[in-house]
Parts: sequence; structure tokens; C-alpha cells
Amino acid sequence: MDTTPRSLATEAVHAGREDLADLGLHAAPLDLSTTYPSRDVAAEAARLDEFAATGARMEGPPVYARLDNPTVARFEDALARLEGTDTAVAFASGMAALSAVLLLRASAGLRHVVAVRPLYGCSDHLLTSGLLGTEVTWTDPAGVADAIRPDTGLVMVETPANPTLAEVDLRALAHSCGSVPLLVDNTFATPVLQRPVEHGARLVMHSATKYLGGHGDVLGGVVACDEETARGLRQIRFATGGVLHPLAGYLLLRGLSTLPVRVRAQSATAAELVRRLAEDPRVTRVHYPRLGGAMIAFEVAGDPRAVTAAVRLITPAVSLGSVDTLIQHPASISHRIVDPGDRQAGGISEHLLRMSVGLEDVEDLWRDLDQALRAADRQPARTPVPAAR
Ligand code: MET
Repeated sequence: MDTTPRSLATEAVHAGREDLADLGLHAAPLDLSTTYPSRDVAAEAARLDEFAATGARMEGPPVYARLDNPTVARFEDALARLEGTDTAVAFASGMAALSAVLLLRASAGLRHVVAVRPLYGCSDHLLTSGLLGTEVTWTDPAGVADAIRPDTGLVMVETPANPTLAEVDLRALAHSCGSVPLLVDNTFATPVLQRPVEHGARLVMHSATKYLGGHGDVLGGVVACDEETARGLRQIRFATGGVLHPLAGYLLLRGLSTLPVRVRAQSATAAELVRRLAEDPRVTRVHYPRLGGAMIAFEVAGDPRAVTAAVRLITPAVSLGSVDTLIQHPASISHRIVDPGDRQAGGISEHLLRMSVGLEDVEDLWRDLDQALRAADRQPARTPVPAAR
């Protein structure tokens, strides 16, 4: 077998599909079974015992769809290859993925989490609310080492962060974590721009709904990690039921094929829009990560909601990572659930807009953005943006 490492672009179209030619197939098979017949009940019982004891993936059919699914496993294998981890465990959404990680650590008696703001609004809420019985200490990256306690089970960061695109030096942060596992939400960067395990992270999570799927038509989440952690996550997934639907697994595997070309093309357009926005007097501040990428954020002097109301080509909708361009107002939507004071602490201004740049032509996008900024600027009485709640 040829062991020469393959490039990311090659892995994106081949990982998780290596056996297809031998199977006489070109597209990955989609297995929608909820249950798997067997005439040997003792053997099934033994396999269930084995899964309950170890959380290792089963050899052969998975008995029942809540344990595993072969189509989803292909997506997990492919994503793990792109992130450079042993394996990956897929979930029904990014929030189900994060919940499973928190439950896994809390079930080991390690219920304290150290986290850096900003995070995606619902991640912030899940930690702040303690809904899953965890306790959080928010700090900046420099304070992580001091915030770690004997019962700390996880350090969590998102970089570039949702929605400000603030970046964290992952290598320095991983060093501060010592033996506590570092979880990086890599949804915005994707493995095309950043592979957090290469910088010392132990777990990498994605809202697969975004760039991995890439077309705005599939909801999913995934954690890329070592096999030991994955075994615990599979046991939690089985017990709590937050599984990824096989059709979603199929679509995500297909989405990965074009991930490198999409991210590169969208990033080039984003960089050009950033250049134009930075020179625009109607825009007071532009946020764009050193890492690059297709997410941009900018602050306007007037009411940002007038901009989302005026766009015509660009879709005014939350979410990101699709082939078409989306814009949204984080204080109203993606980070609405975060307390206004905490939003402010995370650098999320009421005037901030977040845009996910798609594959449209840059001139068409600029024309739409320009007319929307003009419409917003023309509003007679500039009503102050009220702080939420
Ligand atoms: C329910 S709001 C947010 C969806 C998605 N995580 C985003 O940041 O756009």
C-alpha cells in the first residue's frame, strides 16, 4: 500500500470512500435502516455487551441505528482524516456534540469548565446556565492556567470566534491547559485553514451544519478526537440519542468533497469585501481574522437592522458556511440568548453585523452591500440600537 501522505484536497474527495471501488460503487451507499436483523441473538447480545463496556465501534451491522450507522461512519472517518485525529463522532447538531463532551467530562467528576469569550451564543448559554450540571469560569486566554481547578474537565475556545472573529493563539493556550483537554470549536476556520490538534488541542468540534455541509440543507455536529475519548462520546450518544441522521451523514460526506475549493474561493471574495468595507465611511469597524476565511464582521454607525432589511441578493438569515451569502445581526439572533452585559464582555457590539461570504461574484455582492449600506444611511432619524432585554 502506498503510504505517501495525501494532500487535504485529495483526502476531501477520497477519505471515507476507499472501499467503494471494491464494492463496485461510485457514490457512498446510504443506509437508512433503523434496525438490523440477526438470527443469532446470543452473538448480538455479546456485541451489545462489548459496546456497552468499551464504546468501540461495532464490527458488522450496528444492531440498532442509535448505536452507529455505516453512512455516518464514512463521514466521521473522512472528517477525522481532515482534522488529523484518530477518529470522530457525529451528532444531530453542534449543540448535541458539545453537550456530549460536557456530559462525558462531568460523568468523570470533572464538571468545571474554563472558557474564553466569545463563543457561539448557544454554547455560551449552555455553559453559563449550567443546564447540564457543569460550572463555568470565563476568562481571557492569559487567565486560563490560573482558572484551572482540580475538578476542571475541559478548556473551551472558539477561534476565529463567533461572531467577532477574535483569534486565540492555540499553541500558547494548549500549553496553559497542562493536562486538561482543550476543546476547540473549529466551525469558522474548518480544517482547510486550521487543524487545532497540530497546535495541541485534544478535541475539535464543528457545527457540521455550516462549512462541512456547505449548502444550508443539513443539520449536524461532530467531535474529532482520540479513540479513547470517542469511545466515551459514542456511549453518551447511544444513551442520550443525539444521533446524526444517515441522510445528513451522506450529505456531509458529499459536502467535504468540495470543502477546500469552497473555503478558498469564498475566502478570496471575503478578503476583497473586507478591503472595500475598511475604506467605507459608513462602516466604523471591520473584523477579519489573520487566518483569513469567509466570515467577516463589521460595525455600522447607524442601525445595523436597516442593513439586513435592505439586502436583496444577500440573504438576511442566521447560520453560515453555505454557497450563498448570509448576513445577520448577532445581538438580535445568534447571540440573543447571551446576557447583554456578557455580550459586551465578549466584544459583541450592538452595531455589529456578521456576514458569511458565499460563492457569488464579488462585484454582485458589493453592489448589494453598497445599496444596503446606502439605504441604512438614508434612514431619517437614526434610532439608537436598543440593548436587548
Ligand atoms: C440559532 S442561532 C445560530 C445558528 C448558528 N450557530 C450561527 O451562529 O449562525
